[in-house]
Amino acid sequence: MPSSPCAPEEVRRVACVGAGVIGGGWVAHFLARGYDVTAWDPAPDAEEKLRRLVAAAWPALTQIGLADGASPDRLTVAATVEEAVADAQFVQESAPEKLELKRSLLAQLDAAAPPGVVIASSTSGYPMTDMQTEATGPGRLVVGHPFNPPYLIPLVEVVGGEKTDAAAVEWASRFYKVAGKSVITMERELPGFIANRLQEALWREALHMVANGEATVKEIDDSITEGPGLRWAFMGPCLTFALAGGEGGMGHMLDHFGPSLKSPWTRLEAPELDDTLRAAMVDGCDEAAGSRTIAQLVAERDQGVIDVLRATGRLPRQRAEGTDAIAHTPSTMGDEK
Ligand SMILES: NC(=O)C1=CN([C@@H]2O[C@H](COP(=O)(O)OP(=O)(O)OC[C@H]3O[C@@H](n4cnc5c(N)ncnc54)[C@H](O)[C@@H]3O)[C@@H](O)[C@H]2O)C=CC1
Ligand SMILES: C[N+](C)(C)CC(=O)CC(=O)[O-]
Repeated sequence: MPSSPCAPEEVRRVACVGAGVIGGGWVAHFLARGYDVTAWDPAPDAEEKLRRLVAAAWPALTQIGLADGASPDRLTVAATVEEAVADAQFVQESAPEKLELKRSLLAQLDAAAPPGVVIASSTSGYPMTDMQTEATGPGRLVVGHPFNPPYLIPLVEVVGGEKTDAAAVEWASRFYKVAGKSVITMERELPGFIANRLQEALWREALHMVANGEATVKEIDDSITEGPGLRWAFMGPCLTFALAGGEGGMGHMLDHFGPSLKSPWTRLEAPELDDTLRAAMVDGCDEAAGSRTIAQLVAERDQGVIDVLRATGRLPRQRAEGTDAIAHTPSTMGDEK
């Protein structure tokens, strides 16, 4: 791959190819961040739908803060894919999730985009190795997997394929950060990346339960929005479960509940909980906790749940700040277990 024509901080013009739910969301995000955006989508009504999506997103984007000069007027809709990427400094592809389509479109984008410009695919799960097979310049092709809607959900998972240059992965990761995203740069390819692999496990179980009449759609949704989902908005599943071990943290949690992994709770195969996996989980949680004690993490989690309940209208908002803040002390923490 020729070196990138500009640094991530210098990018002013972005091309979005495919302008449906995700491509349109990306357009709104980049516009709100003050970029000039050129979009292309083959659907006859694509421009009208795209402008509607951007207009609908704009109040939320205004509320969270626009970059200087940001405007929906800085969107241009191109007549051809070649025109869309002709002077782009970054390209985001968001075409339908069909492998053959991705392969030929990425090859087309590689042929048309200026040399060295990084091209990212929004794919939900295809490894780039499988998508870059037809491109003559596969070194600049990366995955940049967003979450819906990309203009509000911060995460982008970035990963290259076997033929992707490490420099392209690094450039894309830096660019997304400059563009206001929260980035996980993956060192190796994994179908579904990290978040969708987790989401799919949950999803597969949900579908098993519905298919077998074991739970309704509402029960499944309520089980998350009234339960673990409240915690996941601010604390991931590993650290959350470390707190299930009380003062013993993840170590005690694994010793106590490890055998449940072998219970027939899921229809997925459980991993072997050997010493290596146990150590990796304990160490990972210790690292994530940093200098925070279990008691401090409990207080943080509890306050976070209150904030989410308030933000989602399930707690009154009128109380003065601080009147119901929960301040766990090490002694109250000790009483819990
Ligand atoms: N919908 C979601 O929640 C998420 C989707 N993604 C990924 O984003 C990509 C797009 O998905 P959606 O926006 O949901 O699909 P969508 O169906 O809403 O939009 C796809 C768009 O691509 C256009 N299109 C069709 N053929 C094309 C071509 N040859 N070149 C360019 N555009 C073409 C369609 O006209 C349509 O507007 C997929 O790779 C998907 O896996 C990623 C994260 C979340
Ligand atoms: C449903 N989906 C697999 C396309 C979802 C994603 O890829 C990410 C998201 O927005 O949850």
